[in-house]
Amino acid sequence: MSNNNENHSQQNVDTGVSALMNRISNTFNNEKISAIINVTNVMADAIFIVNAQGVFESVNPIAAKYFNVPADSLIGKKWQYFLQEQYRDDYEYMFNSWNNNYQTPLNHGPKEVKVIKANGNFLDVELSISCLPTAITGNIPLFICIMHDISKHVKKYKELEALAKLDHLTGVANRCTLEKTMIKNWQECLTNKQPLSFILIDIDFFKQFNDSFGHVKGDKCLQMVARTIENCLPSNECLVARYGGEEFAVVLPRAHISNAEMIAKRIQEKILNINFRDIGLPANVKISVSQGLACEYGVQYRTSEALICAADTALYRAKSEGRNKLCII
Ligand SMILES: Nc1nc2c(ncn2[C@@H]2O[C@H](COP(=O)(O)OP(=O)(O)OP(=O)(O)O)[C@@H](O)[C@H]2O)c(=O)[nH]1
Repeated sequence: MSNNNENHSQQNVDTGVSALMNRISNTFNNEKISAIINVTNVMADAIFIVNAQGVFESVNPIAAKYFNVPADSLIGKKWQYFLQEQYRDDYEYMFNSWNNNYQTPLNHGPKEVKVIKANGNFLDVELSISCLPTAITGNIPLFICIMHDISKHVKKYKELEALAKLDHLTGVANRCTLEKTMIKNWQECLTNKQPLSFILIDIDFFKQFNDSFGHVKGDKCLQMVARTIENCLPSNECLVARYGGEEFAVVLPRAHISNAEMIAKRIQEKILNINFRDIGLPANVKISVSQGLACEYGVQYRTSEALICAADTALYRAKSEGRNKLCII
């Protein structure tokens, strides 16, 4: 890419007149192609034309803006090199196949790809490629490529995708993410014959907390509990999720029961030590949690649901045995 970029200068980006410069009209002197190019040069879409080798023959001003270089500096270069590496080979292959067999249709897209701008940044675009009719090109194989900037949509999509995975109040994973994570880890645990531990955590007497201090403080308490659990997890592959109202779940891939027990005890202790003065409550306000822990290692449970059920049974026992307790099944 550096070779392609060496003449690129952001300051020199030409969005107008030089875009009219193009090899096709000069080289082929074809009126029909010139007419097409003249049209593309005034269009609001990003359009460029490449030959059978994928070499830029014409670049309209909007396309030049997308690449962030003057249009004429692109002419004669291979357009594939202005794509993120992962897409480059696909298009190289596509053009090679077409060159080896002209019968192979080369109409393609629209497809999401990433274009490399002169400053090294990527631009998300939707790209379509169409073979110009030979009646127009006079048997010269030429391809018209149209790009749409979809970077705003991609950014928004990523934001929404991230939000859809999280619990809105606490910012930890939501139930849907938990289920997906469990399915994935369950498979890995069976395939690799590794342990998988699962903890269910329920805040004790949380109704009393809400009744005493109100739901707004209750919400803040849930957020603090979520952060506390999160901070007790040993690695990024572990997951904390909001399981229900005042219940949280922890997935511990590759954690044996003794390891998971240590983590659960740490969670217990850290939650007992949460300081609610930060949310304007008296220093003596304390909460505790009850926990149920189950671990799959070997073939104890037939499904991930069975593992969750076992942790739930252990949690029920912790509650019935007086709360502020960890039960292991
Ligand atoms: N503030 C707040 N409270 C919630 C939320 N979700 C559930 N709750 C409350 O959590 C409380 C759960 O009450 P219970 O199921 O009786 O449980 P508990 O009082 O913790 O009692 P034990 O679990 O038996 O120790 C209820 O008061 C719910 O209103 C929430 O998002 N915010």
